[in-house]
Formats: sequence, C-alpha cells, structure tokens
Amino acid sequence: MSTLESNIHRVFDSLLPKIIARRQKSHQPVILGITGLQGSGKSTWAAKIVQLLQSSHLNTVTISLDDLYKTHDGLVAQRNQHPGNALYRTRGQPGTHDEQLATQFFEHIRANELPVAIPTFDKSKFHGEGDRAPESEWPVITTKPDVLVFEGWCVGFQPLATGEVTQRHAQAQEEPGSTLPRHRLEQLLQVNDCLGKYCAAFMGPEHFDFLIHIDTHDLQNVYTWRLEQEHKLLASRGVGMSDKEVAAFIDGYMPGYELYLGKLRQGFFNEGGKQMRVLLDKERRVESVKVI
Ligand SMILES: Nc1ncnc2c1ncn2[C@@H]1O[C@H](COP(=O)(O)OP(=O)(O)OP(=O)(O)O)[C@@H](O)[C@H]1O
Repeated sequence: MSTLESNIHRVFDSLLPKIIARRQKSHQPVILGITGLQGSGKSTWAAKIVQLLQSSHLNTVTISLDDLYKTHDGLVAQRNQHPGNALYRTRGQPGTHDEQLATQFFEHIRANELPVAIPTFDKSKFHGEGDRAPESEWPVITTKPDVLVFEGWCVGFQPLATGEVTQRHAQAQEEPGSTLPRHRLEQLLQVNDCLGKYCAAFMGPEHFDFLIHIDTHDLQNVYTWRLEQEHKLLASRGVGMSDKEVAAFIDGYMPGYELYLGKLRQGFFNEGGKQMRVLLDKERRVESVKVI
C-alpha cells in the first residue's frame, strides 16, 4: 500500500465508527464533505474513501461540486452579467453553479426520493469551457444510499459579513503577495453573496454530517502541486497548460482561500468532532491529522 493510501486508511478508520453511529440514528444518508486546495488530492481522496465505504458495506454515492455547474449558456450569461469581474471569466467560483439543481438533488437524496439522477458536467465541451451532459447520460441512483460523498474546492467555505470582506480587502492593499487587491471590492462581494446563497441552500454546516479538509501551511505549495500535475500531463499526453497559465489559473482561487480558509480552519461545524483537518507538507505527505 502506498503512503497516500495508508494515510487515507488512517483517516477513514477514525471516521468510520462515527459514520456508522450517525447512520444508525437516522434514515437520511450520511453526508460527508471533502474539501481541499487545488491539486491537494480531493478527487483521489474521495475515490478511495468511496471504495472503503463500499467495502464496509455502506452503499455510497458521490458527487463533485464540478458536476453542478450551470449549463454553458448559463456560464456565458454569468460572465456577461459581470463583464469586469475576472473571477467570472471561467467556471469555478460561487455563482457559476446551478443552485436550484444542487438544492433539488440534495433534497431528493436526503428524503430518499428514488430514483435520483446525479447531475454530470462535461468539461470537454465548448473547447474546455464545458457544458452540462445530457440528462439521459446522468448515472441514476436506484437504491437508498447510506452515505453521500460531496467533494469540491469551496465546500466548507462560509460567507463573511460585508464589513469583514471590506476590511480584508483594505488590509490586503498593504500585504505583499495578496491576490485580493487585484479585484475590486464589489467583485469579491458578488462572489461572497453567491457563496452565502449556496450555504443557505445546500452547502452550509447544517447540510453535512462530517467534513474532511485537506490543507497545507503554505498556500504557495498549491502552485507547486499544480505545476507538477501539468508537467506530468505534458510529458504523458503532450498537452497541458504553460507555467504562466498554471499560475494564472491558481491565482483565480487564491482570493477564496485568502478570505474563507481562516474560518474553515477554526471549524466548519458548531459542534466539535465532525471535521478532520489533514495537513499536507510541500511534497503532499500527510504531516498531521486533527479532529476539530
Ligand atoms: N499525496 C499525493 N502525492 C503525490 N501525488 C498526488 C497526491 N495526491 C494526489 N496526487 C496526484 O495529483 C494529481 C491531482 O490529484 P487530484 O485530482 O486528486 O486532486 P484535486 O485536489 O482533486 O485536484 P483539482 O483541484 O485539480 O481537481 C493526480 O495526478 C493525483 O494522482
């Protein structure tokens, strides 16, 4: 077993009894969130955790926040409505997902209203801009899930009060390296407002039972990981972003990290014991795991 696998096992082993206990208390599926920085391994962790849950005889389904994007038309409309907002130039930020689709999906899952189709987004459409896959291609859940694993880069983020965003934006003008000054305050507030709507509808602490947060001490590591990933892609497939494109891509996520990671690190839930903070070092080795 690789080191990564054994680390995932370690986290899983401590979470499993809690998941089973929660499952026995309610008919609703257990909702486990997995969140983490770009390239930190969210999808890898999610896939392995799903596999381990299945082998523990827990019927498990999974969805990524990436599958809940607006249609291509919706993404274009969002971009056109906010022409000056660089954060809406591509998909990714709160505001680029279909809140109604997400809300309905989670409501059906929670109410065990089957069958439920899992929304699917095809990133290859429109030269990589992506579009929702036709509904006929969505996988369908026909048996009651015990666990739903919901993975996404901004899962666990919670909106800040307007005054707090204003203050952080003002302070950041003096902070070398901060990406916040690259955006106007109202642009950050637009995203913050959408995040608030997501949390009220389907992504707030009350919508999850447990959360795994994959984090690191130094956000610069995110650039290193993504560069490595793209270099591997270039070597194996001959396609991939240039180093400059990678940096610009990651830059788009930094304002979110700068604004929302503080609260997530302190704790997503009001009560303790439900969040696991996995801290990775520069080589993506697990440095520590803390239950919050
Ligand atoms: N701990 C690790 N050590 C080395 N490589 C890793 C580790 N975790 C993941 N990887 C590799 O890094 C790449 C990105 O992993 P993965 O897609 O799981 O990350 P992600 O956080 O979901 O990324 P993204 O945010 O880009 O969707 C994959 O090629 C994966 O095999």
